[in-house]
Amino acid sequence: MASAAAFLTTPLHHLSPFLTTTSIAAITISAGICYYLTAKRSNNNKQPPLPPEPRGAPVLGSIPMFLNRTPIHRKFTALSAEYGPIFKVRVGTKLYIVVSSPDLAKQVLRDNESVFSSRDVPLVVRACTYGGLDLACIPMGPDWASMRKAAVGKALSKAGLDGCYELRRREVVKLLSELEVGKPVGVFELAQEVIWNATLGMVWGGDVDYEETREVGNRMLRLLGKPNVSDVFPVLARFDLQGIEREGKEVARRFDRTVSAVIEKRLGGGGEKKEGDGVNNKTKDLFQVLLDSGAASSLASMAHFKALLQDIAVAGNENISRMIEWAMSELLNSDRAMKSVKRELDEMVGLDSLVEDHHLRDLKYIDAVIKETCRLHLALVTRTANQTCTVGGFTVPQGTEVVVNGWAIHRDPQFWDEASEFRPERFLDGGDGRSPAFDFMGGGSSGFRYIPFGSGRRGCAGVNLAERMMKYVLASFLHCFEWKLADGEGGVVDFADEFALLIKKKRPLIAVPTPRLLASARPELLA
Ligand code: HEM
Repeated sequence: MASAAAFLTTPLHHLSPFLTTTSIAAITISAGICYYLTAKRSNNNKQPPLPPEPRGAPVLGSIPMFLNRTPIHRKFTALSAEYGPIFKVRVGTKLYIVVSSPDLAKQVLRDNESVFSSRDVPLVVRACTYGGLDLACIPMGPDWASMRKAAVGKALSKAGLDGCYELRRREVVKLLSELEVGKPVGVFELAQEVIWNATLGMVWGGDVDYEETREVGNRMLRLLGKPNVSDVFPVLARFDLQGIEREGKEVARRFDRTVSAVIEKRLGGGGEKKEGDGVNNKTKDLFQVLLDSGAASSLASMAHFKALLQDIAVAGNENISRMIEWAMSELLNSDRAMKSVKRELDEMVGLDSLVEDHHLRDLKYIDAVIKETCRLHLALVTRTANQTCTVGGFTVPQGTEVVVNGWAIHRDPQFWDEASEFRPERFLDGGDGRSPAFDFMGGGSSGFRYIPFGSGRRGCAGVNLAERMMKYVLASFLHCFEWKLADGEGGVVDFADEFALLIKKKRPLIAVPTPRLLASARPELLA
């Protein structure tokens, strides 16, 4: 997911900007042929029927529904209210089946895990990830297994993440100390810079040019969120009409120069490790963990190693930063929840100290804030069927992209009390989230009504890191500073959202930080 994120969501959101009259005509023909062939095939084989389809123009089928700008997660949710928890939409030559209930999510992500074990890879993702070698693109098999083991079992294991705490702490404290108090700041931009530096610190110690890597990473993320007509009309792909693939290749080359330079330095320069490399007695960066544990040498090629490093460095950045912005928005909108957060920080950390890794396990309310934010603001998980199968009594033909609409499931009043309300308490003991058995991955007592990180063997490989980073950075923001909405925000948080790569706020949250810690705790921040 350099972008796992891009293909974990769906290229469907690419549609609306392209649907001109001419393209509608082209789609009409292919949709008509496609419909005829699929219907004929399913009749011949006496398979269960295909799922229902929203009524549209006679041959255009589902296409007109993409002509307005309603974000795709909301559109799908409205359609499931009308057509039921499983329905299909056709787009160009592609068939999408959308499921929106915990039971159907379980059928896709667990019961038929081997059928739904791959993903459709958009062209720009392929261009950015060594030809699609990263962990989220690569088909399940021995190469995927050794990458997954290196990531989850080594670099992102508890030991791996404990060992690089100092490296992320150093970056977070540095940026917070540089924050201009009393001035409005874009919370997403701030979070993104903090997450970039902390992640680059953890992965490569001090060995990369932060500015260059951040710029390349941000360009990559922007590209991944851009609609690409080539994905929707493969026949146009070789023209790369918008130049997205070309730009993807260019940023990929720049990223590769950075990774290659670190590899050359660590492996080519005699291999002597210095503190600047992110290695000392207590601290080891994740690059070095992968080398020293033998995980790097178990990978199929150097390109796989580079793609894995890219995964760890880039994959979670946008997701984590967006979640922090949403969490801050929810808290600025809820005095009650904000008071509970501050009370917990005062008791567990104290105003004379910075938040540290060892505090995190005691910050139960902030944990609940994060879980509740993920419930309300995460969206879609997509997988591709590698063979024809049955889900919910309907046929899912081979090659179909199945979209699990986590956004609808997370907000379904059948499964959640006051489903649209921000109520972190539901994730505390006794709440309807029934913590602590309730985990992030669909399991425990969740019964697939909570799947912000997907589920199963292809579930998020970075969940441990994501959880720690969201908690550490959010707690540090809230402990070090008091926050209020900037003037000009009208005194209320705007919760309008849109979908591009992820669910994002339509209007960025702009807030003003002022100091909160006692003077005795501030020297480190002020140093
Ligand atoms: C808030 C942060 C994050 C969210 C919400 C998130 C969400 C997801 C989701 C929904 C999936 C698809 C799961 C499925 O298909 O069942 C996924 C997969 C993945 N994520 Fe994350 N993720 C986050 C952070 C991260 C981080 C920090 C990393 C890397 C360190 C990461 C690496 C990956 C990878 C490599 C995959 C593909 C795994 C595979 O196919 O084997 N993610 N993530």
